[in-house]
Amino acid sequence: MTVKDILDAIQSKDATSADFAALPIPDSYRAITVHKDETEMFAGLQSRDKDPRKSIHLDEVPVPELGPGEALVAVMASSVNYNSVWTSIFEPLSTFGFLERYGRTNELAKRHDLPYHIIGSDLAGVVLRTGPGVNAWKPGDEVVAHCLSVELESSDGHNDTMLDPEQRIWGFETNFGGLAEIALVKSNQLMPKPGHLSWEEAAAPGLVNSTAYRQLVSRNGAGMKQGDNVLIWGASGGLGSYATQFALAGGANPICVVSSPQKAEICRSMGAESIIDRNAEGYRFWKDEHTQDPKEWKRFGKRIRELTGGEDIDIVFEHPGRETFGASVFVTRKGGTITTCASTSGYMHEYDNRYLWMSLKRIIGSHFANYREAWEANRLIAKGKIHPTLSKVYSLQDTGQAAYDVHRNLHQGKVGVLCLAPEEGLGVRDEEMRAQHIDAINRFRNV
Ligand SMILES: C/C=C/C(=O)SCCNC(=O)CCNC(=O)[C@H](O)C(C)(C)COP(=O)(O)OP(=O)(O)OC[C@H]1O[C@@H](n2cnc3c(N)ncnc32)[C@H](O)[C@@H]1OP(=O)(O)O
Ligand SMILES: NC(=O)C1=CN([C@@H]2O[C@H](COP(=O)(O)OP(=O)(O)OC[C@H]3O[C@@H](n4cnc5c(N)ncnc54)[C@H](OP(=O)(O)O)[C@@H]3O)[C@@H](O)[C@H]2O)C=CC1
Repeated sequence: MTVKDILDAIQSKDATSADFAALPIPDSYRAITVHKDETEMFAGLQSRDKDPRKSIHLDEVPVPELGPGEALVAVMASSVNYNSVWTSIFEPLSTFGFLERYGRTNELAKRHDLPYHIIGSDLAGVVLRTGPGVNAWKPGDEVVAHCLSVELESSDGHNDTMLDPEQRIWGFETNFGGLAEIALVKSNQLMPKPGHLSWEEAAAPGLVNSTAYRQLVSRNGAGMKQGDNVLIWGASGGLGSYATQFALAGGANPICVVSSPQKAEICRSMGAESIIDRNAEGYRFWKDEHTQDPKEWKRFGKRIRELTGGEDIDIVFEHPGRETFGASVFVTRKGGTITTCASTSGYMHEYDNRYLWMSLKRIIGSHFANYREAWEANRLIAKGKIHPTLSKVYSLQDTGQAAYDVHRNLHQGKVGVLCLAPEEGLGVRDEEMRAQHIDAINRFRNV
C-alpha cells in the first residue's frame, strides 16, 4: 500500500467512508522537514542571508502512531506560513526545543520529539483514520485543519482555548505538520472544507485568516466596528490580505500600507481606497539602529490624516514589530488600539510611552485564534464572504523555494503547496458557488 492508492480513492468519484476506512495506511510518506543536527548551519549569518532552501528537506518518514482524539489526514494541499520560515532559519530559536519540551509532558507526546521536524500549519485534505473518542469526523470527510493544539486539562483554557497552558501551534511547536502527504492532527482542529474551493485554495487561508479574525474582529482582539479607521501593515501579505477583507466586509475604513505599486493595485482591487506605498514615500522611522525619528512618525500621521479627511487611526493591525511599532503607537487616536501578533523586523520594540498613557491608548497582544474564532473565520470563507488570497503554487519538493520567496518578501498574499494533489484546480464540489466568486478567488493569482 502506498499513498498513490489513497490518492486514487480521493480522486474516484464514488469512494465511500467505508472504502476509506478499509484502505491500509502506508508505512511511510513524504514530508517537508528540518533536521536537528543542522540547527547551527546558519550560525553567524544575518537573518536575511539564512536560506530556507538549504535547511528544508523532503524526506520519507514513518507514519506516526494514532492516539485518542486524533486523526490522520491525507493532505492534498498546504500553504507556506511565516512560522515555517522561522523554523527553517532556526529563529528566534530552534523549534526542536518545543518538540523536546512537548515530548517530556506525557508518554504519547514523546512521539513528537524526533531528530526531524515535519513542519506546516495549514492543510486541506481527506480524513483517513480517527483515533478512539472521535465521533464528529470519519474517514472520507473532506476537511481543512486549523493549527491550534491544546490539551484542555487545566481550567485556564476553558473560557478561551488560546489560554490553555499547553497551547501549541501545530506544525511549529508540534511535529507531523501539514507540509506532507499525511498529517497527524487533534480531531478538534478539523473543520469542513469549503466546497467551492480547490484543495490549494482551501488550504491557503486557515492560519492567517483565523489570526486576523481574532486580532481585528473578535472581542478578544481589537473588536473592530463599522467606520473604524484601521491601519493595516503589509496589507497585501499573508495576514494583511485577510485583515483588509475583514475591514472592508465589516464596514471599516482600511488604510493599507504596502511597498510597491503592484501591491497597492491589489489592495485597490479588493476595494480599499486609502493606500500608502511605504517604499515610494520613503519613511525612515529609525535614524540609525538605536534612534527613532519622531518627525517621520508625524509625516506618516499627516499622510494618514490626508487620506481620512483629518481623522486618526482607531486600530493598528501590527506585525512588523520593531521597525514600525513606534510609528504605530504615535498615529493611533486617543483611546485607540494597537493590536500586535508578531515582530517580523525585531521583537524588542521601542515606543514613546507618553503617547500611550496620555492618550489612553491600548496595546493588545494577540496570537492565532481559539477554536470558535477559527471556526467562525472558516465559516466566512465557506460562505464566500472572505476569499483565499493565493498567488502562486509550488510542488512539495519546491517548498524550500516557496519559503525563500516568503522570507525575502517576493510573494503576494499566500503561497500554496501541492502535497498529494497532482495538479491545481482539483477538489471543487460546488461549481455554482465558485462561479459567483471566481474573480475574487483569483484576485491574487499570478500578480
Ligand atoms: C500561528 C502562527 C504564529 C506565528 O507565526 S508567531 C511567530 C513565530 N513564533 C515565535 O517567534 C515565538 C517563538 N517562541 C519564543 O520565542 C519563546 O517560546 C518565548 C520567548 C515566547 C517563551 O520562551 P520560553 O523559553 O518558553 O519561556 P521563558 O519564559 O523565556 O522561560 C521559561 C522559564 O522562565 C520561567 N518563568 C516564566 N514566567 C516567569 C515569571 N513570571 N517569573 C519567574 N519565572 C518565570 C519559567 O518557569 C521557566 O523556568 P525554567 O526554565 O526554570 O523551567
Ligand atoms: N501570532 C500569530 O498567531 C501569527 C503571527 N504571524 C507572524 O506575523 C508576521 C507576518 O506574517 P504574514 O503576514 O503571514 O507574512 P507575509 O510576509 O506574508 O506578510 C507580511 C507583510 O508585512 C510587510 N512587512 C514586512 N516587513 C516589514 C517592515 N519592516 N515594515 C513594514 N512592513 C513590513 C510586508 O508588506 P509590504 O512589503 O508590502 O509592506 C509583508 O508582505 C510573521 O512574523 C509571522 O510569523 C503570522 C500569523 C499568525
